[in-house]
Amino acid sequence: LAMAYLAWGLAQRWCPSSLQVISFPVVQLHLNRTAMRLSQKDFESAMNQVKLLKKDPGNEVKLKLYALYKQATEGPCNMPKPGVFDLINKAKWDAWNALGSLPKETARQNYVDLVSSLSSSLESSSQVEPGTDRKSTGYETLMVTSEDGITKIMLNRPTKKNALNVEMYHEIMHALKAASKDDSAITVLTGNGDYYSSGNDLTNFTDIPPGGVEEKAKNGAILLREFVGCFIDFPKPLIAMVNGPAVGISVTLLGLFDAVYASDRATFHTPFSHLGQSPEGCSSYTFPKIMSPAKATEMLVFGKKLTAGEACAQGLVTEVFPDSTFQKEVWTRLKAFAKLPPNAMRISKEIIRNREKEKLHAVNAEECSVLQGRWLSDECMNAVMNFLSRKSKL
Ligand SMILES: CCCCCC/C=C/C(=O)SCCNC(=O)CCNC(=O)[C@H](O)C(C)(C)COP(=O)(O)OP(=O)(O)OC[C@H]1O[C@@H](n2cnc3c(N)ncnc32)[C@H](O)[C@@H]1OP(=O)(O)O
Repeated sequence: LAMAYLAWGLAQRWCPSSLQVISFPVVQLHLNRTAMRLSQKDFESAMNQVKLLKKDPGNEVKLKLYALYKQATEGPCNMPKPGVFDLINKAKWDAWNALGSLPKETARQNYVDLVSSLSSSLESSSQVEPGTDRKSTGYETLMVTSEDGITKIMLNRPTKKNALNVEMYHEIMHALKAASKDDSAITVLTGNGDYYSSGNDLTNFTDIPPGGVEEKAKNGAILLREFVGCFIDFPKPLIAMVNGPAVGISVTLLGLFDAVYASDRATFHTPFSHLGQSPEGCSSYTFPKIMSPAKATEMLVFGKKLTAGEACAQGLVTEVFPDSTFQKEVWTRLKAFAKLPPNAMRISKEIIRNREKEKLHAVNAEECSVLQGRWLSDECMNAVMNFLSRKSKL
């Protein structure tokens, strides 16, 4: 978990006292939990990266950068409010003042995250392949692109059926954080190849740290809680394009998406009891609400696999498309959604999600704590060993 790598090109400087960005960088900030513990050095690096930006990110983003910079360095807004006709200074004051009492440390982190997202979504022409609009490189397990107001996060381990290894958990969190701040209106998660995802990579259980299996289980629970938390808190419409079979955590998370479009090839399988495990992704709360407690029990306790049609009938899937037209039909629809006013969509999502947020975080914490115990059980260890020794498959 301790691996972080930063790859970037450096250039000119964002000057917080004006509203001008001079030029753009080639930067891909690749974070994991360790790297997210922000130092002053990271903050200074981010300030340098801003100087490299070659495309103007627009006034709204520049105001955000200005406000976060001021908050991070001086704390809450301490300037007298400019007059109404002093338009530029008034806009800057408003942006800074809107941050209220946000702690300096959080402002520094948000500044670094914002610069990182700008860097990955607005790359320099030297990194962009001809004909490729805003393709983000630097991810090992994902393909992330941003085009037509849509950020697409594609799980990209097709030879492993897009199983989520530890690196992929970190990269998805990073991609979601970047997408929440980029200029796209909606975000889409999908899979490369024939599977959407086969769920947790069972080899995640094999690399035992010096503290033994207890430490492994504890670290897993911390990672899982943080990971699911990113889905609970994601502020823009989040849409799943389920291109093929989905297993385990890739299914449970669907209850936290705002829409789920599925190919008729997709299946939905949560074999937690078979694996000696228990539900996560807030599914112990969302599934009974979405599909009735009894139907949720069939899936989460008895491991019943649903077809796309069944999942749609039970409300987990929004709509099913024939596989032959799935990509074309869904992308046409998503492009139309992405043209809707983004702030209105954000606010509408916020009002729906806010009512549930506290509850969802509490459920997430409880599920992770229960799972931490399950991972140490003989039932779970045997199931994982059986899969890894090729004795069993779902
Ligand atoms: C931080 C921890 C958080 C944990 C969160 C809790 C999450 C829980 C879950 O998600 S539970 C669900 C776990 N998933 C599984 O149990 C699926 C296991 N995989 C299978 O049963 C099968 O691979 C299959 C049915 C998905 C596909 O079968 P098939 O079409 O026959 O393909 P292969 O089995 O040959 O798969 C190709 C290749 O991929 C490897 N692979 C597939 N899925 C996983 C996986 N989940 N974990 C590890 N590896 C996986 C498979 O071993 C093959 O590898 P190989 O080519 O042999 O090297």
